[in-house]
Amino acid sequence: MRGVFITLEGGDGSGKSTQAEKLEEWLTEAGRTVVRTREPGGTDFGNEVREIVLHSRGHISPRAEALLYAADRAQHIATKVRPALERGDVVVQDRYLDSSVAYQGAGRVLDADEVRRLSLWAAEGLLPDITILLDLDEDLARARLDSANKRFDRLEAEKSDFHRRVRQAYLDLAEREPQRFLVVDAALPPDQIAAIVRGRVEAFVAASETP
Ligand SMILES: Nc1ncnc2c1ncn2[C@@H]1O[C@H](COP(=O)(O)OP(=O)(O)O)[C@@H](O)[C@H]1O
Ligand SMILES: Cc1cn([C@H]2C[C@H](O)[C@@H](COP(=O)(O)OP(=O)(O)O)O2)c(=O)[nH]c1=O
Repeated sequence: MRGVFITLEGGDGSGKSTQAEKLEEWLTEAGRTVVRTREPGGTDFGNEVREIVLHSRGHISPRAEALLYAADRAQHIATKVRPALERGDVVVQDRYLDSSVAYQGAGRVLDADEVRRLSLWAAEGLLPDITILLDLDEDLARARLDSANKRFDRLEAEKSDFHRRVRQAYLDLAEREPQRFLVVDAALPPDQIAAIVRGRVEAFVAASETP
């Protein structure tokens, strides 16, 4: 049996962690084995890369940044995600290759197709079954991050123009792959979003069980 690979995407503060937690809880209650994980991070090596890419004091060039995320991804997919899917688990993952296309492609203005190819190479071509895009107006996202009161990382500290490009890139990706993406209005209350996400996951599982 092959598992199910679900990724959550969206801007910083759009509610990905909140929804990943709810989804894990619901799937576990439904009897599935869930591996909840994230990028960057998710492995010991990945957490070391995370520290550099999010908190390094010096300048990191856009291509170096893209390669750091790709290195984290390669290790994560090879050692954690692929084995989990081969066991038949459900992987619920906070961010994946669409983050690189949106942040390094549109945000840092690298060639989006090249960034996607780099990510796919790193991940040996693995694409998610379902990608939930939590779409949120930038001012609302900023207000949430401000009220959470934590220190901004290198990407969060970018100007609003950067975050506007990231948001638009995500919406473009979703339009290009409507089968894989579900776009949800992230301004809705958390439980309402969770119900919409569950509906999509249930439909996928039902369809994949049909002989
Ligand atoms: N649907 C929602 N409506 C209002 N606030 C939310 C919602 N989802 C999450 N939050 C709050 O917004 C902040 C960021 O949420 P989080 O899940 O950490 O987002 P992300 O993982 O995308 O950065 C947290 O303080 C969280 O409690
Ligand atoms: C996975 C990934 C993340 N990122 C960025 C987006 C986030 O600002 C940052 C850290 O992600 P994350 O820990 O998910 O931050 P948040 O919970 O605030 O959304 O890394 C990229 O730029 N490219 C990538 O490929």
